Amino acid sequence: MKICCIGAGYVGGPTMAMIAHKCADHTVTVVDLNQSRIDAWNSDTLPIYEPGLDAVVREARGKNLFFSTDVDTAIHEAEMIFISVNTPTKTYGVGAGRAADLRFIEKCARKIAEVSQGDKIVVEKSTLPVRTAESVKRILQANSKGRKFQILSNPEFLAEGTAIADLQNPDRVLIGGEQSPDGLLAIQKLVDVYANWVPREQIITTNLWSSELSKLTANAFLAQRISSINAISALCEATEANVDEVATAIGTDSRIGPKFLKSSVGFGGSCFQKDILNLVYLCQHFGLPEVANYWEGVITMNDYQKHRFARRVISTLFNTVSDKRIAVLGFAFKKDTNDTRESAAIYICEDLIKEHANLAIYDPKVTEVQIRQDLNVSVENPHVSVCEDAYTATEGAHAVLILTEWDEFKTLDYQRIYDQMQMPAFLFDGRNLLDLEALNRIGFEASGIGQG
Ligand SMILES: NC(=O)C1=CN([C@@H]2O[C@H](COP(=O)(O)OP(=O)(O)OC[C@H]3O[C@@H](n4cnc5c(N)ncnc54)[C@H](O)[C@@H]3O)[C@@H](O)[C@H]2O)C=CC1
Ligand SMILES: O=C(O)[C@H]1O[C@H](OP(=O)(O)OP(=O)(O)OC[C@H]2O[C@@H](n3ccc(=O)[nH]c3=O)[C@H](O)[C@@H]2O)[C@H](O)[C@@H](O)[C@@H]1O
Repeated sequence: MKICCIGAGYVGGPTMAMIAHKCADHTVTVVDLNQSRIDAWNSDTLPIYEPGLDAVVREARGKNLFFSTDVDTAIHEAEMIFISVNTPTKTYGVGAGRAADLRFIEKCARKIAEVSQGDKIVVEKSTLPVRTAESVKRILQANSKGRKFQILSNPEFLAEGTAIADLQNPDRVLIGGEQSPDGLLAIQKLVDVYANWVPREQIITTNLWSSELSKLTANAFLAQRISSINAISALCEATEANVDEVATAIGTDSRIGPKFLKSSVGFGGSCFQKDILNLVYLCQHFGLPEVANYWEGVITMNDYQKHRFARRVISTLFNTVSDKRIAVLGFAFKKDTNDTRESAAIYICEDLIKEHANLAIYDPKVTEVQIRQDLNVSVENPHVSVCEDAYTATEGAHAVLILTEWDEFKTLDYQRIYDQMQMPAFLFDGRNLLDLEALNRIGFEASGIGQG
């Protein structure tokens, strides 16, 4: 079968690479309007950093995996078309700041309707508001000219930094479709693709709306756990309880489980916030204000956690960070990715820049261009420098902030760092990554999240 995927981003690229890698019989073409992104997918320097991705792409590219900007040809030739374009939060008009902006999805639907000559199975891979498939279907049917279109929902559950492992061995694959004979046939075709490597019992099939809503719900539940433990971290700081100990204690209850209980500077990433805002908007739209308010609390708590961290840095540094050098270690929203979308580091840096701090930022994978773009500062801005390594960033610093849990930060020579800092040397571990007692023995005034 010929498969096309529209959107060569963090989801489209790795997901299609895995399908090509696992299904030698299928030819997969990933298309995007962004020429430089496609060029990067065709080069030795892929546009995204993801452990294990290079090998999977290298193995399949040129054989049954292709990256192209020729959207029309790929759609025309494919029997199955995945839509994996971005669905950001709307920034204008009705629903601004909450609703999902579906203009890219609609453009894809119209393009498919325009270019297709035969029947197609259209698969929603992007995360979408529940009942979006209805709109996609109406656009396609209104322009069908006798062709038949089946719409499936196949949300993606991979997490960045572990995308290849998640794709290789997913907890489940979810496929929603119309419960008609044609719909069930289309579902079966997609089941057959995944069944090349995913055990059949882990491929869940549902109706379209359950599938669309399950994706928003999964992200809301995951984010809710982080906000819940972050809420408790504030109480721990007030009471000398230790949030990591509390997390371990509650996580051993098999009904709660240990995952996603790591207190932090707040969750980031391109999806949690946008998907919960979307859920909130949907609840308001359907006249469910109590449900909307309930989920909005997850975002409110996350905002509180990010700003609370910055406020604590400022108050600890004698209520002023003006003209003080602050080393920021980590800028990505989590380790093992170069993605900075909605990273807590952006908000914390912005809060400190407003207080006229001089930030020296280092991240192992995020480029200087990206950091400057996120903070909206040019190379001339005296308040932001981007450093080559952690030792340069911490030279002469009044404080060190750990904002991403990169493994390399665990093994830095903290004695060396301490020796080159201003005294008192403060360290704020926003990821509870380091051994605070060992740091305090060196002489640091070190503190973590939710630790008395
Ligand atoms: N990033 C993640 O870890 C996950 C994201 N998702 C969802 O997957 C979807 C895609 O997310 P990402 O891959 O992160 O986005 P992305 O922004 O990295 O990639 C989207 C790509 O689509 C392209 N595009 C937009 N409109 C197009 C059009 N009309 N024709 C051709 N190309 C077009 C853009 O140029 C861009 O390269 C979103 O709905 C997101 O919520 C779901 C699970 C995980
Ligand atoms: O829809 C999506 O985009 C994806 O969103 C998340 O994946 P991702 O955002 O890539 O990464 P996560 O591992 O979920 O981390 C999100 C944020 O939460 C933070 N986090 C995570 C776990 C935790 O215990 N504590 C915590 O603060 C991370 O540092 C990061 O900032 C989900 O985990 C994926 O299942 C989903 O497919």
